[in-house]
Amino acid sequence: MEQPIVKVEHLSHRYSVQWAIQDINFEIYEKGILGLLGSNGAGKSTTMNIMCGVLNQTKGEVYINGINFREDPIAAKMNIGFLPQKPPLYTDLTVDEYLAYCAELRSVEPKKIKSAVLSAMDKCGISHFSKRLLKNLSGGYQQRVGIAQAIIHNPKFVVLDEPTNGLDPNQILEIRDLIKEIAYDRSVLLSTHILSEVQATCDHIKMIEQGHLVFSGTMDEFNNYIQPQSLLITLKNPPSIEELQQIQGVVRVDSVTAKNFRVWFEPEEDINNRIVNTSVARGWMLSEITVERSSLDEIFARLSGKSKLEA
Ligand SMILES: Nc1ncnc2c1ncn2[C@@H]1O[C@H](COP(=O)(O)OP(=O)(O)OP(=O)(O)O)[C@@H](O)[C@H]1O
Repeated sequence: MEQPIVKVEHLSHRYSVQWAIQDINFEIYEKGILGLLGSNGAGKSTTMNIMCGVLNQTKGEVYINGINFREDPIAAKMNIGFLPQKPPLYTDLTVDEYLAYCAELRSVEPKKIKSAVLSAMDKCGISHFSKRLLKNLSGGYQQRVGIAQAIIHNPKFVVLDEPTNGLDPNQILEIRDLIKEIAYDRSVLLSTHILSEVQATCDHIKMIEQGHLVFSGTMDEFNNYIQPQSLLITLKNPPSIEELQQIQGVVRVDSVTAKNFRVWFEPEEDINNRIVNTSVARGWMLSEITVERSSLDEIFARLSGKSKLEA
């Protein structure tokens, strides 16, 4: 079987007496963007810091591209790029000086540094600012430089900690596009509090709450975590509420306006077809039917609650 890019086994960490994360297990095989979600203090930064070799775990193992971090941290780090929440920028350097310095720190061969810098600047759309001092760049461009330093050594796995924090709406869109581009040929782990960001960028989601992994799956699986239980329907020629309530599987019907109704149904029922067929048979003239899905906030809250129940 194919080797995972990242493998985390029974990962636990304790700061003095308190466990920050406990028995976290997952593997990442896919290229693309994986969102790491969790409330404040859930354990995201602890997990990311351990995965990037910034923090030494109390228990468990992290393998990057098959390399055990404890056994060979230098080789493991060659496969990782990291953009911490606060980009580590030396603002008195120009863009190309800074990136050349980062390439050196990342053990890029001296003769390949120039081409690595040119390629990272090109990917991140900052070539035209190569001679500009970092302190004279806007927040969005500084963030691009932060991303450029994370990919300067062409790692297989890139970790970005809240990369759009503090940016204006246009800059946020630009950085999201850039993240999608760099995730085309590598795995990117993105930590964020912003649920709309996850929805706009991520293919997979992991959620940590109170130090435990409470969800791991695709964006679609996350969206469908709470089974829909209501529909909104519009009937041009509506019957009485009692008649609607008699449809098999319907639990309750609320009138929203004279022609709009919210229909609550038993989970697992094929209610859509039943409503459409009954409407046609009885001449109710159904003009709209929409399943009401839970918002990301509701799903997030449900998963946070789950961790509290399990704690
Ligand atoms: N250096 C530290 N010493 C003691 N406790 C810490 C330390 N760093 C984090 N913690 C605690 O560990 C737990 C997990 O913190 P962590 O920073 O990993 O969470 P997080 O999900 O990244 O939160 P945020 O989104 O607020 O950054 C929290 O209870 C936090 O208070």
